[in-house]
Amino acid sequence: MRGFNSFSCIRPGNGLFVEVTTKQNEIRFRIDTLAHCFGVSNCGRMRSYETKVGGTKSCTCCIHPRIVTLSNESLESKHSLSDQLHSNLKKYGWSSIRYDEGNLTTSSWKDERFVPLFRCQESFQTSRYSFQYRTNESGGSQQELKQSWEVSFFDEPTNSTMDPLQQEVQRNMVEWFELFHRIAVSLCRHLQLPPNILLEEDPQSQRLDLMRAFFYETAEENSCEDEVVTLGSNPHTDWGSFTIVWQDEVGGLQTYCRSCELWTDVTPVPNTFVVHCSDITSLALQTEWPSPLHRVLSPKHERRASLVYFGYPPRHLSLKNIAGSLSSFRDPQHRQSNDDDSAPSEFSEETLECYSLLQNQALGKGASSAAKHQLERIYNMPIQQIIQDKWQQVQRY
Ligand SMILES: O=C(O)CCC(=O)C(=O)O
Ligand SMILES: [Fe+2]
Repeated sequence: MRGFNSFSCIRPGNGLFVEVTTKQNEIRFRIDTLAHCFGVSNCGRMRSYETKVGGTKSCTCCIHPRIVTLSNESLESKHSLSDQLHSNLKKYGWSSIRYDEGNLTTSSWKDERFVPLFRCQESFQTSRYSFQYRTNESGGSQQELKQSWEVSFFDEPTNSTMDPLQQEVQRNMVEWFELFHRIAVSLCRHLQLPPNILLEEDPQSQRLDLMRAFFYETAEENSCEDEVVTLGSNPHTDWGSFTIVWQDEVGGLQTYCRSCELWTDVTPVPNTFVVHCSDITSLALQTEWPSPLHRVLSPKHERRASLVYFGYPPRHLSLKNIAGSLSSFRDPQHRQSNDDDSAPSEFSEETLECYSLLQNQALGKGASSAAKHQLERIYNMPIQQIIQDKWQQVQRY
């Protein structure tokens, strides 16, 4: 082929590509219909795309990020892992991780812990935590077929008593909540982020963090080839600092590759977790790490179990405080001027529209609520207030 350096056919992960290299650029054509002939599952239709490898719009779906093990051993010997984690988050906005604490195995969680958990369906509070049971909810246009338990902090005196089923909920949810918080703290250490900026690490302070256990109901006809799929979770980005997800072997979590315009499966791997960089971290890092758009397909045959931990920065900090701490941490020469309270103005409306944090989710899909204006409005607000306003926008029952 005249004008081209090389021409090859590759199949790096989910999909089949024809890769053409020229002197200036690398162009890939994705051939999804052929991918189906090879038994590769894909949710996109036939399309071609062009990408400059290494550019900001490079493909993020054709190769899955390498799994990184977070270990409590000396961090000095772990530089290569930390580099891999940085590189995954920078390129994909997410990474798969293993957490090296004791002999952590997650294979029994669904049968031994989820099933008893959902025998109880009545919300309750203790003097430290609130436990909420929900059936349906919607973060977008469609109702989501799932039940969930949520644990969050609560500090009002209460003298209610728990029945044995509620005691079981408390035991499981608090154990998971604290385990996932330790994973998130370990993640921040591996990323060499300053303490107490993206996560509340002071045990005396009340955290904004949440932990949710989901049971997704089946939708038998669900198929990726259909235009309309039944979703257990509508497409969204997470609002906080980091999200940590554990999913059972049923799968269904997908991330969106913006340059290929394709949904890609996040394939479950036993004893691993998925970390998402969420909106606050992404915005505070000047969008250097993307906040991945993701969704969950309803399972076809068997209920799907997942645990999702939503980490938040300390409640009194603002995006401006967090951005300032992260930039001076990365670049000690950097001094943020204290009298400039305005949000960074270099981001386009198109870039900022990708953040659920900056959309009014009460208005439904496609409604424009001027993301740039929203960033300016919230830039100096305490995170607690921003998140309280966001909860008003999503419907939960
Ligand atoms: O259940 C999952 O795997 C992810 C759910 C999710 O993205 C969310 O609740 O924000
Ligand atoms: Fe999410």
